[in-house]
Amino acid sequence: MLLNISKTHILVSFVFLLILSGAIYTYLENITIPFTFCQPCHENPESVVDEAEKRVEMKHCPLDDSRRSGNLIMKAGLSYPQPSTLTGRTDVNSVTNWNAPLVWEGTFDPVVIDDIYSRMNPRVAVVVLAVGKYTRFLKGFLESGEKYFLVGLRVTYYIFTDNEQDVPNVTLSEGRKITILPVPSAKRWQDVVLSKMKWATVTIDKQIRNEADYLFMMDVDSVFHNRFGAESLSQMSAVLHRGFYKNINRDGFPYERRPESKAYIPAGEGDYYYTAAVWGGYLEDMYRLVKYCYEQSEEDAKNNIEAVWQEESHLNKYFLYNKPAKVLSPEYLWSDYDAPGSDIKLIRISQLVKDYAEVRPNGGQ
Ligand SMILES: CC(=O)N[C@H]1[C@@H](OP(=O)(O)OP(=O)(O)OC[C@H]2O[C@@H](n3ccc(=O)[nH]c3=O)[C@H](O)[C@@H]2O)O[C@H](CO)[C@H](O)[C@@H]1O
Ligand SMILES: [Mn+2]
Repeated sequence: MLLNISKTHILVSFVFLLILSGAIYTYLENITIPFTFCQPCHENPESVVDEAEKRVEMKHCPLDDSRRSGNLIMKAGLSYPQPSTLTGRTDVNSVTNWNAPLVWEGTFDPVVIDDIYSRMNPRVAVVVLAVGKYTRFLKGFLESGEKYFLVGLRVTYYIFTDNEQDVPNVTLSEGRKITILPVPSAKRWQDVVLSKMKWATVTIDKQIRNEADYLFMMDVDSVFHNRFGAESLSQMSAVLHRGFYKNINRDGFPYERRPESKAYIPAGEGDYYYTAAVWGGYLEDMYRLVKYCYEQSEEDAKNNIEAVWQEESHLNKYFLYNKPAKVLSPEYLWSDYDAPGSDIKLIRISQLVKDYAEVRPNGGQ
């Protein structure tokens, strides 16, 4: 009898434990780990340009679950207007021909976006250079960034400068910080813009990889004027250059047209012209891309050629054959030099008017 009771007990306990571990597993999978990023893939981080195929061969880390769209988890009971399948922006195109979102004001609901991304709680790195006289732009960039850039998320501004003394003391919100990294001064502005790719590559390897999930590259001569939120995040997000986003034939884009340069794009090819002043994505994807731009420009230098728009030319070649996952409208990088048309409902960042001859070490446009 005693033996029988014990056997029943053991059976009941076993079934109970089985159910309990199943429940814990489901709970952990759905609730506790909604978003973790793939760890750095050290096995084969090299990117190789396959000239015949015109694409960059990527040795990807296996995607983990967190990178799938199934992880766009929203809390129950959130209140927001019902989205329509029939109405939306009709004056602009909000999807590319490779089916990526093209983001404009009115194509997303910030309430939904913010709920999804605040629970992911990603760490975002911003790499910005302030070399020579460009430190003067830091105050406006950082202060306005604190008002509008990924508010509520964790952000670290990595400021590369040759003059640490001139980095202003700006009060940052909780979870946000500044890391200053010394770089040498330069004699040519072209060298500064190209060096962005080198410093970003080196510093991701040394430090940022352990500190961020996403990375943005940004120009410092910029001021945020409106929300630049989590709708901008994706595996790879590129911004349309304000000067070439409408009524321009692709052959009129300022791509590099000399076959001798690694950034060469032949006539008859091209989707859009993207700016190099704002772009971002998953840290490891950005790492491969900044490294690609760095290596391509080094190759060019060996062959005594510099791409017409430096890193922007290499970036445009890359994005032509390796399509970005999200394209951001010129709202995400406008310029005080230009008046926006009616399609630009708001400006999120604008580049400042500056006296090029005065601010750059070697003057000139
Ligand atoms: C809106 C746009 O498309 N901008 C591009 C255009 O920029 P811009 O004419 O706006 O170039 P820029 O003078 O702002 O230089 C780009 C960035 O490099 C840094 N910097 C530059 C010079 C210097 O002496 N010190 C310094 O710190 C700084 O972060 C600056 O914001 O052309 C550049 C060179 O090809 C880059 O492609 C820019 O991304
Ligand atoms: Mn600029």
